[in-house]
Amino acid sequence: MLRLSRCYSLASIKFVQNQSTVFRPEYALKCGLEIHTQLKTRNKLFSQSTNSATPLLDTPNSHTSFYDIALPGTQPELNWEAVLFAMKLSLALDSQVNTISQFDRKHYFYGDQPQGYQVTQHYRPFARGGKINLSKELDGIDELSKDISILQLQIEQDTGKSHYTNADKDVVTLVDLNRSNVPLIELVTNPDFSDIKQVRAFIKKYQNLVRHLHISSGDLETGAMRVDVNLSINEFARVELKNLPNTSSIINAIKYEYQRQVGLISKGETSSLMESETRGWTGSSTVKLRSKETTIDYRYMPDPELPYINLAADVISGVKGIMPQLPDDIMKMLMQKPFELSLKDAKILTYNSNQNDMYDHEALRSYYLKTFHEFSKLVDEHSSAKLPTNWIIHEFLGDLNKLRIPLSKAQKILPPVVFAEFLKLLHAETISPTSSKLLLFHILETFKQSKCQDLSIPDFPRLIKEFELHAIDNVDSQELIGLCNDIIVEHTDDAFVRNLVSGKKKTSLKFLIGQGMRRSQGRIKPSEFEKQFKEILNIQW
Ligand SMILES: Nc1ncnc2c1ncn2[C@@H]1O[C@H](COP(=O)(O)OP(=O)(O)OP(=O)(O)O)[C@@H](O)[C@H]1O
Ligand SMILES: [Mg+2]
Ligand SMILES: [Mg+2]
Repeated sequence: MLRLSRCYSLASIKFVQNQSTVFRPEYALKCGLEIHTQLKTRNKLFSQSTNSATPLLDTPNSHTSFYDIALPGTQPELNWEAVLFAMKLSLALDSQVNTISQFDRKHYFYGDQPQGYQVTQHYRPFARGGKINLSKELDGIDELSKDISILQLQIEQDTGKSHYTNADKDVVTLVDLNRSNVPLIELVTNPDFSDIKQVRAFIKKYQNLVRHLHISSGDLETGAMRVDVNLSINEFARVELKNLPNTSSIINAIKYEYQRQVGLISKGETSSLMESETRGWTGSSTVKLRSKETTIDYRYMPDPELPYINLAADVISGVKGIMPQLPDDIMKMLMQKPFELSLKDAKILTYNSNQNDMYDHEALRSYYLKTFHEFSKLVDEHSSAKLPTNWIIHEFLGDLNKLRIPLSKAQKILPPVVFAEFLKLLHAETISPTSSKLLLFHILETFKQSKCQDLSIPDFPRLIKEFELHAIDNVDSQELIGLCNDIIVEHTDDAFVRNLVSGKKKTSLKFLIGQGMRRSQGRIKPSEFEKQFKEILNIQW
């Protein structure tokens, strides 16, 4: 049984979490990232074991083969699906895929690494170069545009996981090898980041990219994506920060480490910043794990059991041919004519937040585009582009979330062509927006009550008649005057009317119109109410 002591003691330095960090130009921040991403291939990198989506939650050591536990005599066999995934990512990043790359052994001893080495690509990585572009418009960084360049991209295997338990006051290490030999890509950026906004935007963008390509869940919380930060100030040596489980840890660790180094530099105590060191994040501070003198000598050597990855040029061009449209291009398309979506709405259709299990962004985008197309066939003008956006992204999705109906099911009774019909009724003002909301919710609620089994397509004209939802075109003026008078009596006093009529509080008119909409259940248009209230109260503005 392995006995290991704790890696480091907790917070020796106090850190106030909310303390605001000032980034000063005389202390120029420089950051580079190393990101490990687990690939969601069906099998592991060099064995036939299942590559579980939740290796650390499953029964320990249930996804293991003889190779994964390093039984002597077992040999690796490369999983080409991992190579395909690496190629997709490289092409999306505009990296140069090396036609020949090679696996190396990185030696170190640890309980959850029974081979005694990790197979990685040290000397001849899978791809080099490439970039992710960040922009003010799409990513909210301060600069108009900034490229973060990629140094290299390598394929490697993940390690197992150690669990520490206390037995007889000693720390006992239990080893779970479910994660051992899960394929990883290590992406290494150049130290191009000069502020925190860029780091945050890059992580988000990269995470979305791997989800978009369907090569990884990209989740930081489960460890499917793990980020190490390298940071330096001015020309001092880099410090590598590890143990950063989520975005807030990454951001807080950078802030803390920046302040720590600025503190040392401003006091002239720079000896510790002359050589690179590795530090861990405790949740509130960074603490030293190892310095240059104690750097592990990994004794890298080419793996004699694994041949080169030798890619024919037509393989690379073939994969280029099956690449999907990339997120930035999709965003730009959605924000231009004819769709003209806001940044926020375009992101809803492009970024997979993984927080909403009622739809995935691709299915939603396809639904939106098809509905938009059908709707354009029914109405001529493009002035109505906002209708599909508002009604799909806001109303429809809101209802699906409220009623917990997956989009895939709702689509069966409201396919794009039917949703377009519904939008046409709104566009023609056959029903008011308020009535439409009620109608849409009613349709979905009834569907839910049938346990999503009744797949009949809604008959809009019949429903509108049944629930008397027809917008009233020729409002009975006596009825309207009566309604407005009632509202004035019930909801206003002298001061209210004085301030409204004088124009001191114009918003009060909106309040009265709102009451009118509520009383008429949205069947009388707001403009009719506005006209009538102005007439009764003699409002001149
Ligand atoms: N002066 C610097 N300031 C900040 N970051 C730097 C600086 N120089 C290099 N870096 C960053 O350090 C990282 C180096 O990563 P790389 O994987 O090449 O080596 P490593 O950290 O020594 O190896 P390992 O993979 O074993 O951790 C890169 O992200 C790079 O951008
Ligand atoms: Mg590295
Ligand atoms: Mg490193």
